[in-house]
Amino acid sequence: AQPSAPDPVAAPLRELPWGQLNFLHTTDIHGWWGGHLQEASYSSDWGDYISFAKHLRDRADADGTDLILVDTGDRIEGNAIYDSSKPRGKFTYEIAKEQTIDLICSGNHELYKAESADGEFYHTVPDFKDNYLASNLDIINPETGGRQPLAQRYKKFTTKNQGIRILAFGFIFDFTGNDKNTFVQRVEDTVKEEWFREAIKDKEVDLILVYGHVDIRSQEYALLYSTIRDAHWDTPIQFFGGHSHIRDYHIFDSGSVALESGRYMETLGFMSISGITTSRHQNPNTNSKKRTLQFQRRYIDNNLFSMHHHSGKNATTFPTQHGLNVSLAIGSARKSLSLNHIYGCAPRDLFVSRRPYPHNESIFTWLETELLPQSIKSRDPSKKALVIMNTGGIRFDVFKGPFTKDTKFLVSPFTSGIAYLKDVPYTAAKRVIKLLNNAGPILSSTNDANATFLLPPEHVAAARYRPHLFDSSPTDPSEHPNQDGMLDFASVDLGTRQHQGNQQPLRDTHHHHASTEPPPLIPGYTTHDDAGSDGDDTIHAPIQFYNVPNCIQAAVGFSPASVSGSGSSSDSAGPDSWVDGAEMVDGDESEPEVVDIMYNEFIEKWVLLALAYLGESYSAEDSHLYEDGKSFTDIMTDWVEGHWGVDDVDDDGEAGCPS
Ligand SMILES: Nc1ccn([C@@H]2O[C@H](COP(=O)(O)O)[C@@H](O)[C@H]2O)c(=O)n1
Repeated sequence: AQPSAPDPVAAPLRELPWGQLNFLHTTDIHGWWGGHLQEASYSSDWGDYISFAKHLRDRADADGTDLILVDTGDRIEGNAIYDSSKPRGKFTYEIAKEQTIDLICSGNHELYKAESADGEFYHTVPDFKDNYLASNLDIINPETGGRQPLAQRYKKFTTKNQGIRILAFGFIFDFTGNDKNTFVQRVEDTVKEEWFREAIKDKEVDLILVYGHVDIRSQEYALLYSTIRDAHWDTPIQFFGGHSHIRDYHIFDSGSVALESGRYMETLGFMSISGITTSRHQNPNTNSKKRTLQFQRRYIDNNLFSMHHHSGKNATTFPTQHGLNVSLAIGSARKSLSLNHIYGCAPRDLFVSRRPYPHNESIFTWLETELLPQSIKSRDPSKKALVIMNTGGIRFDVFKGPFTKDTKFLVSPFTSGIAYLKDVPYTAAKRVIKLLNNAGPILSSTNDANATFLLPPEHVAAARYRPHLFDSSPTDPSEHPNQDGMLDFASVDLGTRQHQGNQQPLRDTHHHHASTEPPPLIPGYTTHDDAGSDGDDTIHAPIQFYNVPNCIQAAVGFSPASVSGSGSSSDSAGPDSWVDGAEMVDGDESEPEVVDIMYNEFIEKWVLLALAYLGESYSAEDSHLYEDGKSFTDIMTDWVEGHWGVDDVDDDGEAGCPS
């Protein structure tokens, strides 16, 4: 772990259900190679993962089973170690390649920009050679200018100890936001291709493995499942997915399941399959390949307490020299990028989903009521503006205390600036936010335009496939009353962070085993999936997560009381109420005739669609860039320096902020 990472906390654990064939799965790492430095539950780094995998591989070799490591993409964007280096990714590829990943693919973040797709071409693909699969992804070769598969389409291999013959494919979902140098072929077209049809005709396989940067409940995986199952009625099919940033497990049938392993190095997914018939291990009782199969999953919290326990090691025996070297390399990259540099001290926690919106501790309320109106200036003092941001542009929480260079990129890694359209009739402009939030016929008519893409990934997943994942009910103050009759969030607080009340940091696993007192449950993930509620390795007290709107809006140049909010009601409003929008409040200043509409560049397509629906025709050519394209990330950091900045901070991340 990194030197400043909090010590892990003892907690009751479920064992790893080790089997004949075992997997470790990472996804959506988004550059969190250093682990979480403010959350004890996820405080292990990539070096620790290297040591952990080594111990599990040794175990497999010792008992004649197999272990396969899978990563399903989005390794980049979302952490200062990637986003603040010049060139971006300077350290990422070197760190990633230290782990022996047996099956790896691209996510959509690798493809948003031509440079990062080229980064895959020049670094990740050669680093992982035959282990990188690109079943539906092509790239323009930067050397020749010709189009070619980014990597091989599929592969067949035999596991080392069990001799299991595996046919593997590596997909990405039907992503359309990629730069011009890559081509994502829709899955429905890929399954019709000759090479795919030929590949799945192969009967000399014991297991088919489909991994990809694809939501496991998506149409893409449903189609791959049915197509493969049609060709293989009894071959086990294992899926690994990603993209939606959640822990999830889906059962297709008794011989086919899918695992998704969260985000940001919070989770190491573990999967095992037993009962696979191989040429070496014939099942004597049946001629079917799948009847005695047993699939089991576990979501491991990425911390040393879990890793020591599951590998049967302790603080002394766990770290390998290789793992320690990688941890050191991450530390020196962080130092060279000055990631502990403090811009200011956050006076309170600000959450993406762990508080309702609006709320004093909602990061979106902070943006809407403080940061945006106090940062964004209208073109001239007589002009008013409405500033719209998509909630998906904000990637992580702010914790009370030092707001560092690390925090800056964890919260807002993207380079997007603020675009604006001048002098839009106010009657239409004020309705855009409500249209974006409650969608409507245009915004949900195609996948491409679907406004749920404005949300953070976990919420996109909930909106599209898992309606019950987040709480949309109004908060009931009587549930956890404090003295003011307000919700007492201390009682549902994270607990996974460094400051964890009376939790005892754990330095030695044996210390915990000797104790007779069961430790109090730490709040954390309590996953409910198709196999039940026993998937998490760590038994946690639940945390409440709340719905957020697609977009929030701040009013610039209006008197504070004159605009009535973001139009973010979560009810399914009918056509008449889609267009209510942010209304002037009676008795305040008169409505302007025109305003500028300002928005995060990323959402331009949706803003233009909404305006068109409201009868105002604008195109991308009509938009201008605020302050020469200054990124929202920099706008936010300037605000933090101006409002939360303190004089006497040092750069080690400790001193300077009141506790
Ligand atoms: N420049 C960008 C890029 C992405 N977003 C938001 O992120 C979501 C996708 O995230 P994944 O990690 O799941 O790929 C996307 O839906 C947007 O909400 C953004 O705001 N700006």
